[in-house]
Amino acid sequence: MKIQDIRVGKVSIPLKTPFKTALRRVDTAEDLIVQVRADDGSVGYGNAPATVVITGDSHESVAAAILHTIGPKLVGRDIDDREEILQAIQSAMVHNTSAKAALDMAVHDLFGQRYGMPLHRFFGGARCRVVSDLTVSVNEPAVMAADARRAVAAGYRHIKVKVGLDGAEDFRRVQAVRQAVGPDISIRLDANQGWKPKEAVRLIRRMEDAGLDIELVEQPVAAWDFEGLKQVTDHVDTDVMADESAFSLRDVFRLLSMRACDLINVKLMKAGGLGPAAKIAALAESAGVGCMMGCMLESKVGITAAAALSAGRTVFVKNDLDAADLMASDPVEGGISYEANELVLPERPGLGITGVKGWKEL
Ligand SMILES: C[C@H](N)C(=O)N[C@@H](CCC(=O)O)C(=O)O
Ligand SMILES: [Mg+2]
Repeated sequence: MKIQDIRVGKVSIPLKTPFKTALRRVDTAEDLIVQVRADDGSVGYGNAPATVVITGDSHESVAAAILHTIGPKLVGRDIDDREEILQAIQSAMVHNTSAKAALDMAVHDLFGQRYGMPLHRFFGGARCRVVSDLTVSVNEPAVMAADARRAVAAGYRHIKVKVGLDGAEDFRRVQAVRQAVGPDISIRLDANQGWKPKEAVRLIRRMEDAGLDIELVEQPVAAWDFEGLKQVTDHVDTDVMADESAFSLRDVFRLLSMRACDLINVKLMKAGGLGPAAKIAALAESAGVGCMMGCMLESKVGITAAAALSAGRTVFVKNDLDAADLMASDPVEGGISYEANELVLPERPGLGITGVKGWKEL
C-alpha cells in the first residue's frame, strides 16, 4: 500500500453554545480535514483545527505545510515503512505541530486499515470505551451553574470549568458550579494561563479552604512560566496539570525533571500526532505521572484518534475529549460514538471513518 495523493479540505460545524475560555471565543468550529490516499483506493483521515492562540497554527499555514512542505516527502512511500514515514513528518520542518498531527493520524489510519486492526487495539487495547468530562465555558456564575446542571443531566460525571478571567469572579463561578452539581460530581478547572503564580496559589487555597473539592487545576499560569507552574504545584494541595506548557517531548522532560506539575494534558495538536503523543505518555509514565488525553475544538476525526491512543494505554487516567459533543452537528461518518459520558471506540480497522460530509477541498 503506497501513498499516492494528499488532499486538504475544510468543514465548518456550528457549536451548541459559544465556547469561551480565557484565551478566546468560538461560535462555529472550523476544522481542516486531510485525506491521505493510497494506491489501493484506501483513504486515511486526519484533522487539524486552527487554534492560533495555543499552537500558532492557522488553517492557511497548516494547509501550506501539508501541501507544499511535509506532504510531498510522503508521496510514493510504502505504508509498511511506518516509522520512516512518521520520522519524515516530524523532521520535514520545525513547529507546525497541527499539520504534523493531521498527517501522522492519517498514516496511522492507513496502517490500521492495511492490517485490519482498530487503532485502539494497535496502541495496546487496554479499553474499548473511555470516560470524558464536558467543558463549561466561562460566563456569569449563574449561566455556568445552569450549563453544569445540563451536563450532569446528560450523564457527565466530570465537569471541566473554564476560568482565568479574574480571580474574585472565578471563585464565585466555581462556587456556583459546585452548588449546582452537588458533592458527587468531579470539578476540574482550566485557567488557560489566566492567573499569575501568587494569585493562583491564593485562589486555589481559598477554594480548598471553602471545601469546593476541585479535582485538578489545568494550566493556571502562562505557558512559558515553568517556574511559576512549579510554584503553584508546590504551594497547593490540589493537583496541577500542565497543558499549554507541555507541547513537545522536551517540554515534558523538563516539566517532569523540575517536578513542576502533577499531571500532563497530552494533545495530538500540541505533540504533532499519535507517534509523539505516545512517546510523551511513556515518558510521563516512567516518571510516575498520569496523563489526561485532551483535545482542541475539533471534529470527531481527531477525537477518534485521541480516544484510540487513550483507550490503548493505561497511563491515560483522564480524558477531556468532549469537542465533538460541544457541536450541534456531526459531519464525520464512523469513528467514535458518544454514549452519555463515554466514548465508544469503533471496531472497524484504523480510525473506522468512512467519510466527512460537507468537506470542501482547498
Ligand atoms: C475542547 C476542550 N475541552 C478544551 O478545553 N481544550 C483546550 C482549549 C481548546 C481551544 O481553545 O480550542 C484546553 O485548553 O484544554
Ligand atoms: Mg487546557
